[in-house]
Amino acid sequence: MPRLLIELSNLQFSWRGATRPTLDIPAFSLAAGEHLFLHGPSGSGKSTLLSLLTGIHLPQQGEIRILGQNLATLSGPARDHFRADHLGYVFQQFNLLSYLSVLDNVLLSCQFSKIRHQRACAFSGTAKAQALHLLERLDLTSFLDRPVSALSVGQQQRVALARALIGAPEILIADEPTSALDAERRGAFIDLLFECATEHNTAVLMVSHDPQLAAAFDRSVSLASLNRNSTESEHV
Ligand SMILES: Nc1ncnc2c1ncn2[C@@H]1O[C@H](COP(=O)(O)OP(=O)(O)OP(=O)(O)O)[C@@H](O)[C@H]1O
Repeated sequence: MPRLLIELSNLQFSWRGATRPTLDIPAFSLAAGEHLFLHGPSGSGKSTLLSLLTGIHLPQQGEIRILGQNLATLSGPARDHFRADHLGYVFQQFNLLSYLSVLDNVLLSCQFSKIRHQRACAFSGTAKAQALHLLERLDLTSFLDRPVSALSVGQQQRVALARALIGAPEILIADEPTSALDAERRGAFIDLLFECATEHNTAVLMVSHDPQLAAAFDRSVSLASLNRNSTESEHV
């Protein structure tokens, strides 16, 4: 049995003021090294689920264990540290610091986490060497010193991926990372994401409303099949 990196049981989460829980999920898991695609229509709760898995919000009921750690038993700052140490994430808006260079954006992950810094050094000698290695793999070598604000959307997406993977976090979480790309570039980005994640032994959980992306993944799950509270009212 492969090790489970994410274990979720009997989870219920409601946004304040909501008349019913957004999420009511009896069970969900992600295994080490797995590439899992989670899809569902707009408004079905994909980003909400990611905010729970990353410890940004806590569920009102149920348990989330990441690498065996029950997130609810950690303080807010401890959850922030845990996230920085073990999770790489690429969001729709990339969350890059526009005034920093490409290289400095990638190195930020190692500044926030001693563990990620140590792993990058073990892998490549220095954190900078691993950043350069990833940026080369992602074809960004000629942009190292540019502010990210001067890059195209596709280039910024690749910077966000390098930042998420440096220091080999156990889990990469990606929320619609290809939403701004056309179909051809989308496929190339996913291929690159898998190559780099496999090289760093990082499991991938990607959410999207685009089920066409599912074919490239080991497993594809619809949020509606997990969530007892799914309705027909959401829109694709
Ligand atoms: N901060 C918030 N406060 C209150 N309600 C929220 C908040 N964020 C999301 N919701 C509600 O929770 C539900 C699920 O939203 P969520 O963003 O998780 O869906 P999604 O599947 O990620 O959608 P999309 O594909 O459009 O990003 C929606 O009804 C939304 O209005």
